[in-house]
Amino acid sequence: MADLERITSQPEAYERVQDLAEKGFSEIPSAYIRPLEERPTISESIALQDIPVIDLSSETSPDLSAKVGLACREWGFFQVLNHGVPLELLERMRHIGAQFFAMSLEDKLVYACKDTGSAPEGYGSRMLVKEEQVLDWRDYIDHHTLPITRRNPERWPAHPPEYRKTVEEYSNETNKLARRLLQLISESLGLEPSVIEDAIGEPSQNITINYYPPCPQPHLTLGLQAHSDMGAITLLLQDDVAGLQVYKDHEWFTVQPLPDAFVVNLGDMLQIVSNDKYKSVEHRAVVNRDRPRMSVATFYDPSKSRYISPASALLENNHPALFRSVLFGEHVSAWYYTGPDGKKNIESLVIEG
Ligand SMILES: O=C(O)CCC(=O)C(=O)O
Ligand SMILES: [Fe+2]
Repeated sequence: MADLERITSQPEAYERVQDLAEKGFSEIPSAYIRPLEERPTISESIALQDIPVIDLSSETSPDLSAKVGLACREWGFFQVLNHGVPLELLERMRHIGAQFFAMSLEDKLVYACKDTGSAPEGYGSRMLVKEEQVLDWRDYIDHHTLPITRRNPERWPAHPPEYRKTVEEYSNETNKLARRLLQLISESLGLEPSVIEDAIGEPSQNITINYYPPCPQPHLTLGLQAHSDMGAITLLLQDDVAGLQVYKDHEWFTVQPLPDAFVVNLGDMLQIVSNDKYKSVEHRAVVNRDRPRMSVATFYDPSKSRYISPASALLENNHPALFRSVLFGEHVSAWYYTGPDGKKNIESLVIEG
């Protein structure tokens, strides 16, 4: 008990949630307790409505882009099957993630995030940089994977032996899939297939393996606080434990894990490029008492030095630009250093009129 009091008053002494969870306390430290209005309702019931599932092998291009367009407009989230990323590579990626988090804390800390800036590479737990924050019930390991000049496999775990090769292969394959999806999304807006990719420029890709340990009080905390992703498009690989929730019509919907699928969601930069035709949707992760959960998020973003604005082909006299142009790096810093203030970060970029 004395130990728990020490944790409660000094949460920063415990840097990783997995280590804390493995100590087996029945109550979580106050630093992880969300304000009442942010606490999740944990229920076993399956949401009646689920996000769309799109089979990428089954349709010809115009039909497929129409389906993608509908999913983007209605949900901003969808799952894709037969996406072209080899299923055995998905398995290998899950395997290296599980092997990494099964190592001792000491062995994992060899790969700890070294810098304190936004989205540092390595093994960490805190998302925001600012001191005052409710902590997430999550640890992660982040990898900078594209462009190749940002890729330093020697900074990634050396165990298991196939770790680095697997991340490289996964980076290349998910990049192909992200590009294909951006082309379909572009077409669904009535644009040439390359318009969104051209607006984003050379992509900056990060791959984050998220690990959510079991939690004795899942109704008091969140694995990952509500947020929209900041870049263009995110591909999420889940395991078989549910936890991802999407906000729609003032309700949180749980995304049912589908084996072999990617969950696709649009980020803030896509909302800007599409001139608000498509939204970046808020989502969060809940945790549970019994089973750890792992997910792999692959972010396809502009480089931090890229300015993003609404695609000119979408602007006409009666469709003026709804967002001002933003330097992607500034958009990212605004979130990591100040955090959510009750509204989406992107709202500060809306042109009043
Ligand atoms: O783990 C999940 O289900 C969500 C992860 C996520 O939203 C993120 O990493 O941005
Ligand atoms: Fe996210």
